[in-house]
Amino acid sequence: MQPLLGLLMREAGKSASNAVAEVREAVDFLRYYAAQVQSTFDNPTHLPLGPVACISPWNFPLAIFMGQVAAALVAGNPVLAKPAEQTPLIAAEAVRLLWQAGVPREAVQLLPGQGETVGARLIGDARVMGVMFTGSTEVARILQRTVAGRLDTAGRPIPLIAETGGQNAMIVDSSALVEQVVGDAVSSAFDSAGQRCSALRVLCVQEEAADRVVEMLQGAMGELRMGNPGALRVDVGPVIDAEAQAGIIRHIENFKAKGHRVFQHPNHVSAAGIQGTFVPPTLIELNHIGELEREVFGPVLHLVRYARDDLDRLLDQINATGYGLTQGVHTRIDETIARVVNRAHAGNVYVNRNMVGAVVGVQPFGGEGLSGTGPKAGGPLYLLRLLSQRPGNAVAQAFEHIDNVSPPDRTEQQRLHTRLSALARWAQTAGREALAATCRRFGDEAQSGTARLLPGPTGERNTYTLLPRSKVLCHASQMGDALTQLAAVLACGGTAVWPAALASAAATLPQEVQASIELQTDPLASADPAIAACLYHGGSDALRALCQAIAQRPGAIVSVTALPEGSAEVPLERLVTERAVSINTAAAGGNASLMTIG
Ligand SMILES: NC(=O)c1ccc[n+]([C@@H]2O[C@H](COP(=O)([O-])OP(=O)(O)OC[C@H]3O[C@@H](n4cnc5c(N)ncnc54)[C@H](O)[C@@H]3O)[C@@H](O)[C@H]2O)c1
Ligand SMILES: N[C@@H](CCC=O)C(=O)O
Repeated sequence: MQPLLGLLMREAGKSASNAVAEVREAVDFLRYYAAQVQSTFDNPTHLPLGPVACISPWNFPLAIFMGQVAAALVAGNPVLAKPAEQTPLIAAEAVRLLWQAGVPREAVQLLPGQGETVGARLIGDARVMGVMFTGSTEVARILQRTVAGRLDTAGRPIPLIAETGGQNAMIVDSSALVEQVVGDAVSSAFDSAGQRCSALRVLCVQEEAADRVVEMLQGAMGELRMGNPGALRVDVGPVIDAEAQAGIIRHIENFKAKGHRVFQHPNHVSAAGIQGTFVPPTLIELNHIGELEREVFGPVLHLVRYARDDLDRLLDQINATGYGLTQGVHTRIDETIARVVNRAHAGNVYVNRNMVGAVVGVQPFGGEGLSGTGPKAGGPLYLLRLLSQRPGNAVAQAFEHIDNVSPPDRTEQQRLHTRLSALARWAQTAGREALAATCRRFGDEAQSGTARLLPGPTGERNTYTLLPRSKVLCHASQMGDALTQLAAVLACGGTAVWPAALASAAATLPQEVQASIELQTDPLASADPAIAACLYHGGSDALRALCQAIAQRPGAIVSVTALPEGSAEVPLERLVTERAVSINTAAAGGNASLMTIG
């Protein structure tokens, strides 16, 4: 333990408590993935992808590095691991520990070096059959373009799991307890010197409460101790390097120059001259969230005031950033919690608590839109993406241990399935027996619309919900395949985007099914941000061209799921998005649910 802590603190600038938490998270990943494989995988039915490249960032140089490598390995893949150039030593120690534990040297190899050279060469190698990436949204796009069109031996696109940045907001209404808001905002924004993808970037406070929140926040910021993280008393260490420091300071100076109110506590301003790449914790007031053009990866919190009647508009503005990683809400009004949670386009939502420190298996972690492709790290679906073949019941198996403890809530799923039932009835009447059977099977297999309680500590309620990816681009040259794709989309509750050439075929379907089809003249040219998945039936040449065209679209990374003509083996989990909601049930002065015990 001590050598790992020492490396994390010396190489990555982690505080002692962050270093301990990081070792714990790495161990959690190892145990979680190993347990899943031991209980649900079988060598003859669960086949690996082949060589997998794991590219990780410096900000969780042990936990994320180990999480990626462990997942790829337990799924049976040899791993080529490229750590961030800033943190090769801790990665080397992690690999040494894996070898020491008996992992064959050939199965996990370390390739330290620069992203633009070693990383790019690795991703460009045609032998790599899967890519796991955690890092910036910009680099993820480069990787997507590099691998677009590379197919595995079965002619399917190789998987790219990309977990990227965020523009994370916390909404605070006037009913929230200010003391609690401030504690949670400070830890969310400034822990790890703000160098977490999950970190709070924009605190949105109802105007009636804003002055009081700002006053208390400024006081709390002054209590943070900035300095060498080798000292146990230190809360905020340096940022990773001089380049990062210069970029963050430039951002702060730009906003100062534009006349925005910028606060840094005098204690920190005087300490900023100490040797090292420090940036004082900073609060910048904005007029509007749209003033932020990109993620600022450091200890900078932005604050927006909003009018009570403008909450919906604010939620739209947050969603319009295109990112969807974490979102927080502080309120004592249940209707507001429901309104914010239901409209959030974020992978991890936190209620009346801080919004960092997701725990493996409790708050499976990962975003949507510009924040990542999924599946969530430390969640039940992650390992399945690292297989080239798995049995039809693999998704159900992945949920078995959770469902054995408490069955899922399927209320929303029943509502989602009404259109699938309409298609099944139409297929039966039209004599399309195979399609009707496929609809029934998809209806049984689909998990979209289910909600599950995950284990967690008393005082916290953690739910994991599967929701439809809203629009699915559908490509098929045969009508039978187009209808199979439609059944898959309806089973998950989404909308199928069909080329306008299929307008007359769509018109023969029942009205309620037609309501889930959107006809577009040139869907590939569309920049529609709601397009979040793609289904393809057909041969390799057209598939390569499709993947390359999709990789040129602006916005989020869209994965293509390809099947041979006539196949109805659609992996339905690719058409859903995962949402983890963590609620501090003790926030309003106690855990009321405990009163129901006994
Ligand atoms: N969503 C998540 O789970 C998550 C977790 C941690 C960090 N992040 C994000 O990571 C970013 C910070 O990390 P970073 O600065 O290390 O990110 P980065 O994108 O600069 O680098 C990440 C990795 O990619 C490599 N790389 C860079 N260019 C490459 C190229 N052309 N080809 C192949 N590899 C290349 C780097 O060497 C590094 O190993 C932030 O945006 C943060 O939000 C996301
Ligand atoms: N999983 C971490 C963030 C990882 C990205 O930096 C958290 O939840 O705080």
